[in-house]
Amino acid sequence: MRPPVAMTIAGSDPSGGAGIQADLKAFSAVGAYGCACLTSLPSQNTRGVRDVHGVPSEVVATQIESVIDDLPVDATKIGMLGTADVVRTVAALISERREHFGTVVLDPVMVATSGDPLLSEDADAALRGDLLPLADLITPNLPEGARLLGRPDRVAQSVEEMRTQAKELLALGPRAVLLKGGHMRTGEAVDILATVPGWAPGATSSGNEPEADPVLVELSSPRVRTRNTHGTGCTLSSAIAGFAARDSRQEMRDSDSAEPRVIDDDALEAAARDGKNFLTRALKDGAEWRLSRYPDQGHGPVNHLSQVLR
Ligand SMILES: Nc1ncnc2c1ncn2[C@@H]1O[C@H](COP(=O)(O)OP(=O)(O)O)[C@@H](O)[C@H]1O
Ligand SMILES: Cc1ncc(COP(=O)(O)OP(=O)(O)O)c(N)n1
Repeated sequence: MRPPVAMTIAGSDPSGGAGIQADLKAFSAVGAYGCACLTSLPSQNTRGVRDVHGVPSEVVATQIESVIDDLPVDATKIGMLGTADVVRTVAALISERREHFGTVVLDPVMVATSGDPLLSEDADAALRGDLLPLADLITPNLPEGARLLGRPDRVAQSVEEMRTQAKELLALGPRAVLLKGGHMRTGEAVDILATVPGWAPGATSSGNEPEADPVLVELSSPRVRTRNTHGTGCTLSSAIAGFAARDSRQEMRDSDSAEPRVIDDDALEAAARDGKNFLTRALKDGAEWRLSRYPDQGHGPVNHLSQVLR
C-alpha cells in the first residue's frame, strides 16, 4: 500500500505562494505525497524578488538522485531552474533515467509576476533544446511561449494567435503543450491544450514537425477578479502533476504493474482539466484574502488548501 508520489524540482518562495511551497500544498490538496528538490533560493514575497541565490547543479542532481533512488515517483513537476547549468543537469538525469520520473510536467518559469527574472537568458537554448523534448506537458504563459519560440516581442494577443503558437511550441518536441492565457485581458481565462494523437516518447526529435495533426482543446474558466494571482502557474502545473500521479497509481493497481508508467493521452487531458478546475477554485477561495501588510501593492497567493481531496 502506498500513496501516489509527485516530485517537484523548483525554486523556493519563502512567502509560501509560489515555488516548491505552492507545489507541496497543491500536491497535498489533490491527494499526492509530495517530495521537493530545490534549485534556487529567491528572497521574495507578494511584492517582488529581492535576491536570488542559486543551488549548485551537483547539489540539485544529488537531491533528485536521493529521491528517485528510493521513492517510486509517479509524476514530476519542474519549475524554476534558474541557470543553464541546472537546466542541462536536470535534462541529463531525465534522459538517463526516464522511467524514474513518471509523467513530466514542465512549467518553463522565466519571469515572476512582479517582472523579476527567474531564469538567466543564456539558459533559453538548453531549455528549448535539451529539456522541452523530454516533457510530457509544458505549461508556458504567453510571454514564456513567445520567448521559447525565439520571438519574445511577439506575445499572443488573441485566442487565435494562442492556437497558432501552441502548435509551434508542440513542434519543439514536448508531448503536449498547455499555453496559458492568464495574461490576456479576456473575460474568460482561456488556456489552449495542444496534443498529437498517438504521440509516444521518442517518436519525434526536437525541432521536427509532429507526424499527425495536433488536436487543440480550449480550457476556459471565468476570470476571477482579484489581485491574488501570485503562484497561479506553479499551482496549476503542480496540481496537474498531482492528478497525473493519482492516475498513474490507479493504473498500476488496475494492471498489477510494479513500476509507475507515464499516463496516456486521455489521462493527460483529464489531468489538465482537473488541474485547471482546481486552480480556478483556489483563486476564487483566496480572492478576498488580504494576507500582506500591503495588500494593494503586490499580488497575494491563491488559497491552495481550500479543497482537500481524499
Ligand atoms: N484572474 C484569473 N481568473 C481565473 N484564472 C486565471 C486568472 N489569472 C490566471 N488564471 C489562470 O491561471 C493559470 C496560470 O496562468 P498565467 O497567469 O497565464 O500563468 P503564470 O502564473 O505562469 O504567469 C492559467 O490557467 C490561467 O488561465
Ligand atoms: C520559486 C518561484 N518559482 C516560480 C515563480 C513564478 O510563479 P508563477 O506561478 O509562474 O507565477 P507568478 O507568481 O509569477 O504569478 C516564483 N515567483 N518563484
